[in-house]
Amino acid sequence: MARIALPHDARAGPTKPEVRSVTLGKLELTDADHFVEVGSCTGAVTIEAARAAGRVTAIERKPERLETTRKNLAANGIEGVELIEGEAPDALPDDADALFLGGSRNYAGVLDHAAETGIDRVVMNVSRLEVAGDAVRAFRERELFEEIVQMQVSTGYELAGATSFDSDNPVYVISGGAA
Ligand SMILES: C[S@@+](CC[C@H](N)C(=O)[O-])C[C@H]1O[C@@H](n2cnc3c(N)ncnc32)[C@H](O)[C@@H]1O
Repeated sequence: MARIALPHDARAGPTKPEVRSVTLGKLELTDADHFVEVGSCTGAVTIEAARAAGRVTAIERKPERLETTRKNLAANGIEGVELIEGEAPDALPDDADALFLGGSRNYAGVLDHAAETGIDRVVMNVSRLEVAGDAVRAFRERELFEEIVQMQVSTGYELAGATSFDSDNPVYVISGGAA
């Protein structure tokens, strides 16, 4: 997947490139899909998803972060993404094929909506251990659970003529669907 530019920053995100790769892999987007992201923030996931999905909706509760999504989409030459300033589950469309929860606020209500609308694929990224456990339970209770992957990414850097590593915090990628 081609690299993306994120010239505009936000106080949260971006989802790291390696985590985006796994997340997008689990979402299996095609041009027949309507993809919805909850918590688009920098737009990093939205931008990559928009290269694969036929239709994309990005929801962000913080107006300044939605503006960052908009600017970063423009910086990557991406048009046609529907941007919604609002808080899921209230702002969620009913016709999504694939849903990504980058933000965990109200996630139980978001998963209720996903189950009620028969979502085909749903992925949620979580960094906090306790939230990950609760989220897996919430996926299972709604018969949405398929798997959880824990990712620990370390990136090499040059140190005294050799290679050492900087480690990111672990991320839990929970995925499944109503099908
Ligand atoms: C960790 S950031 C997401 C990072 C994003 N995927 C990226 O790559 O930049 C979480 C974002 O989700 C938003 N958020 C959390 N819960 C939300 C909800 N229920 N509805 C809309 N936005 C939400 C937060 O405001 C925040 O900007």
